[in-house]
Amino acid sequence: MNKKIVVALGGNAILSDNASAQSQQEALIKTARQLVELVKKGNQLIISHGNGPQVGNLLLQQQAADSKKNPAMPLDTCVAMTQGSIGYWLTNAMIKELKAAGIEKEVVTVVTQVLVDEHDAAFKNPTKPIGPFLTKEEAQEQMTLTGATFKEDAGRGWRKVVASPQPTMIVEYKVINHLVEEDMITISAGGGGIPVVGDELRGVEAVIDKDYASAKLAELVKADQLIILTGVANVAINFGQENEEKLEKVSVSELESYKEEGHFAPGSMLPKIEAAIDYVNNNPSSQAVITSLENLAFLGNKGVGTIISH
Ligand SMILES: Nc1ncnc2c1ncn2[C@@H]1O[C@H](COP(=O)(O)OP(=O)(O)O)[C@@H](O)[C@H]1O
Ligand SMILES: NC(=O)OP(=O)(O)O
Repeated sequence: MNKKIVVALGGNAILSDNASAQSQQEALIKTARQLVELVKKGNQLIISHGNGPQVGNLLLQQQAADSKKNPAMPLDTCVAMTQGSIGYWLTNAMIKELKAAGIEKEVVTVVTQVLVDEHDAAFKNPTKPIGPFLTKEEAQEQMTLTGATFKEDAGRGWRKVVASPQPTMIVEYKVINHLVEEDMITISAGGGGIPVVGDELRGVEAVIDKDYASAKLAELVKADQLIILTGVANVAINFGQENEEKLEKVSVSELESYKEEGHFAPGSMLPKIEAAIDYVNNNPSSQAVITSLENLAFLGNKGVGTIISH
């Protein structure tokens, strides 16, 4: 087969209810086992991942900082730190599972910076949910105490929200492409990438959506396919209602119409839909797939996943 595939890992591929390092490493072993199924079929993997829960937790840990001896780290640095920790866990998990499958391949994590526009309107309107889910009362208390913004996240609880500008360029994409051409498995653009601006690559306080960053990466490395793994097997219209309908094969124009009709929740499914549309529009011969980790090994079978193409 030998397709070049960007696979974006959603939250549940890394973290369930337990945010301990051990628990996340265990989740990533299971994830790596599924990803190796794609490698067995001869595909070249370019892996990216989210960091919403992890970067939010790390920011909370910064509250224990002391301005002189142990200063708090800014958000761009926290994104870099989560790229490092998740990249370390996932690299090791991939090495272990490749070895178990008898496949000899190098795996490497690339600390990735992503350019954004410093005048992006997103800096004035925080929308990206990060960290733990709170009740409305807990969120209101935090808003009063810290001045941070909290919003309700797709019916699942209240979360802190931060600015999430659009990625305009992946700084290290040529390095990533070079590693892929050398037949290595890369993990990059973690947590959407470290948001930077200008020629001097100055870090800014934001968390880029990993779905948009993965679509940009897939476009730049000329991937054949973008696979977005999340908590559901298929995208649905009328999601969660009695007349819910799972989407299997869908064209960009059909998806645009469903989007206009408001079928996709902002902060959860909407970024994946927009990323898929952008990727397919920029690479008309390619396809984007949105599905669950469990379905990965069955891709290509009828009805498995939502497949978006022209
Ligand atoms: N129209 C829809 N179809 C399917 N799932 C939807 C839809 N709208 C919202 N969702 C929810 O969005 C979730 C994916 O968003 P999220 O969990 O934030 O992403 P991630 O997997 O990247 O962490 C799905 O698991 C599902 O619960
Ligand atoms: N950065 C990012 O989009 O993370 P999540 O996918 O975990 O929300």
